[in-house]
Amino acid sequence: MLPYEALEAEARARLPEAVFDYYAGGSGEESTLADNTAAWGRLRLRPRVLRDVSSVNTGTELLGARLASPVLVAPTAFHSLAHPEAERATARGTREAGSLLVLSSRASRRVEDVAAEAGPWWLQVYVFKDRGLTRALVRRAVAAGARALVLTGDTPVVGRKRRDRGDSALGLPEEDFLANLEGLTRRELAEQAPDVTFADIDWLRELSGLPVLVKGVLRADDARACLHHGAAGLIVSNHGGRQLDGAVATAEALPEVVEAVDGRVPVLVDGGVRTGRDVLRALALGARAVLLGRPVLWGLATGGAEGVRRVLDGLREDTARTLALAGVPDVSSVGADLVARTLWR
Ligand SMILES: Cc1cc2nc3c(=O)[nH]c(=O)nc-3n(C[C@H](O)[C@H](O)[C@H](O)COP(=O)(O)O)c2cc1C
Ligand SMILES: CCCCCCC(=O)C(=O)O
Repeated sequence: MLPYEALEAEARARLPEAVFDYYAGGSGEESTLADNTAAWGRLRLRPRVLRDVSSVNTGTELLGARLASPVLVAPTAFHSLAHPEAERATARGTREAGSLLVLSSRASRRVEDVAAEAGPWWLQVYVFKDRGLTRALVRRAVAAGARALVLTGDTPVVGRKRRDRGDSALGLPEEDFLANLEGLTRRELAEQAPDVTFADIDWLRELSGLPVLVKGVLRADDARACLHHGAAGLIVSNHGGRQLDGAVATAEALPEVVEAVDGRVPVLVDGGVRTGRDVLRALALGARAVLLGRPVLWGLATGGAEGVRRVLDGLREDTARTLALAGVPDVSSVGADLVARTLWR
């Protein structure tokens, strides 16, 4: 993978300005967006020495899926803005890299068409004001082979982005906006439900028969409530700094959630993860895996499926080298000793 900054610069040169800003931007003053990356960088590492790392294994298992590395693709909306093959290309590149795709409810291609290109994939669920839209989408995803649902809990309303130029500047065709919202003809009817609650975890479990993870958890009390409602996993996330600006960086929220969960379900994290060092830091703080948002969009914009594969392969290789440098032969041997707690807590 190109260094992240170079990849982002290449994507910026290729994309219309309004699209780049939609993807890259955050809400409010973009303080959480900036802090997500900075917070990983503040964590100092404590490498082990004189360990045999002649063979380093980044492979892992997550809710029954075998993965080439603990790096997944985060759900992001509207991939047709980045590439004409849209989520189909993302799915193919992700499969070729041995990773797992979390497909957005706001995808710009139909779930059935994306599933045809995908390896293991989960559906990210937005609960819409019209719950019938969500119900229909979940049923189609189950039929198309989704292995889990990811309920996003941080978007009862959509955060205001300072770089937003309005819908029309993006040039997103109506059929791409509504690709998975059966029967809808107008985008205004596809509003987020502001009354989404923990009870929706139960609803989605019963509706789908699938494991339901919750994305957007930043606090111990919320983590415990999700588990009480049968969540099969949690994703520590602040939506890449796009929802409540000023929200805590995910690297800072992760230890609190990991402690509350106490090993009962896997805890994942996203937001500002850009390097193998960040992956190691996340695992050392107790995450089972990380998710990548914007880097995958830049890969898609610069090289379609191949670009997505390059980003994921590049991060896997960087993770392998980082593990070797830290004296760790495989992902399951990562422990809390690898980060300097004195600087952290
Ligand atoms: C352009 C864009 C669109 C997104 N769309 C969704 C979405 O549809 N559903 C969702 O749960 N999260 C969405 N997210 C948040 C990502 O899933 C993820 O939490 C975030 O991008 C991770 O941070 P990173 O981009 O710094 O890696 C979106 C993020 C971006 C940048
Ligand atoms: C009607 C706008 C939907 C925004 C949802 C996509 C998203 O989560 C994000 O852009 O962030």
